[in-house]
Amino acid sequence: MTEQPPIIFDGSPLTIEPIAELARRRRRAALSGNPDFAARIDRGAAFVEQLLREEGCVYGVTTGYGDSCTVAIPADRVGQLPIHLYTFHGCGLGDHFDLEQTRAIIAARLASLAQGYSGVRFKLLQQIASLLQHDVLPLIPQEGSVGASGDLTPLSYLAAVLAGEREVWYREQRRATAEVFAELGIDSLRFQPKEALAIMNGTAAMTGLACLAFDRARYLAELSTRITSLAVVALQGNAYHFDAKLFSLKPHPGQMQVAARIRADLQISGEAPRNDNRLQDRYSLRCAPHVIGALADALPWLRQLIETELNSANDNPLIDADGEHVLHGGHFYGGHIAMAMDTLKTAVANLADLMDRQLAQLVDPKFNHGLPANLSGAQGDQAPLHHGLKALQIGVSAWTAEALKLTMPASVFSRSTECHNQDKVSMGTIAARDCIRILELAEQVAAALLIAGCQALELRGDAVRAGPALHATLKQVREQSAFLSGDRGLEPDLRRCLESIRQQRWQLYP
Ligand SMILES: N[C@@H](Cc1ccc(O)cc1)C(=O)O
Repeated sequence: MTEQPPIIFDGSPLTIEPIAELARRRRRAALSGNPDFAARIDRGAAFVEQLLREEGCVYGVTTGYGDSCTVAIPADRVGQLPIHLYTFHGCGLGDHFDLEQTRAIIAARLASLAQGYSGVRFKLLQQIASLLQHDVLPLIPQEGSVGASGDLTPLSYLAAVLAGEREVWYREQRRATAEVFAELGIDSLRFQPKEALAIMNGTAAMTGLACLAFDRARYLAELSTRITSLAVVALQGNAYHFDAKLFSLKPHPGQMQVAARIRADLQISGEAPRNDNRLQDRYSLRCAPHVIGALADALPWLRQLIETELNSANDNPLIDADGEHVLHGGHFYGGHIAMAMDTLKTAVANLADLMDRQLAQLVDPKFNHGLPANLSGAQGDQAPLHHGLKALQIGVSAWTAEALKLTMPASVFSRSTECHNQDKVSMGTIAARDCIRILELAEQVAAALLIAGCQALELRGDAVRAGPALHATLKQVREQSAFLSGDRGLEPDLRRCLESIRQQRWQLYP
């Protein structure tokens, strides 16, 4: 881990990037030690206690949950209620969130509780922070949240682990939480009445995923811009499709930025010719700034949705200790994240489709302006045996189709559940999971296009004239994947490129 300052959780606004850095273990998490902050958090828990003493009845503390809120819990059993909450929600299924995703989810919950409106003790925040600090990560099954009563079931796994139960990943091993806590000298928490609900009744699973998805999509937009530049050179495309004046006449800022980046890659600085006699290229080249730009222009809006959610008290009921109010509402509803993820996944799938069309031009001698079929680099009398990138294109077609298929909006599949208490739900967690999957597939497509684009550039013999940016990309790809002079299985090359993409190893644009 590099020594950057830790990310401080103190209730002040966090942005997406630190959450992504924390998830990748590039930065550490630290809970503010400021006594005023700790006192402010503790006041919430104290107010819940006071209410219990003075009024005897608080929703979710002395009552059943959700539709069961009319069931009163006898005073001597109130202490057991939080244990029941995470226990009966222990019914998640599917694959577990990966380590990166789990860190982002925990960080998102900590950010929300640090707002100070959840009626929990500072001690609870310390316990969550210590999971991040020791990298003790709950095994959280991905399926079972409708994303509106909060991510109740996924977050029950966080609650259970804080209480010393269920299982964690620790140092790449799956182990019983109690055993790892004993080894690290961490005491299991005994929850106070509102605490399990406060951990579970929010949008942290989808919000953590949304932070990661945003970060990956932003990088993919840059990568597909660079790939477009490679394709333009390799296909001898018309560089003036990206002319500055042209783009000033339809001035979507993100789209203009994509065109400017392609111009810089292609080293186009002069004016367009008076009346270009070049043909107009197919749309997957000519309209690339319009496709990538639609995503780029959505990013500021998506950022606002995700960061507002991240820095919010997404819980219920909210405990306003200073104003002495218990505020009942529906802030566990992940409608904004659902909208953001349903939107982002469509934009990302469009990038996959764009790159798939660019590849279709590159490999096909009918369109590729004289390059060999399937970009085969084989020469001599063995050449007829070699099939170049034929299977890679088939793979890209499959990955793209799968990405496009997943773009069906999740939020419109709202359905009434929990005895009709939750009769409208966000499905934001499903949207976020689909978005992550679409990103995985689109990154695979991008890895293939990097290999194909570099192959085409070298076959064209233009590698040296390609300009410094494209040359740098060529060099970086060549560290992962050598020129294909004869058939070989490209899986290892693809996996290496993918890893570089996932790690955002290449700095693409200033
Ligand atoms: N999200 C519900 C609480 C709830 C908790 C657990 C459940 O199983 C159901 C509902 C609310 O705050 O109103």
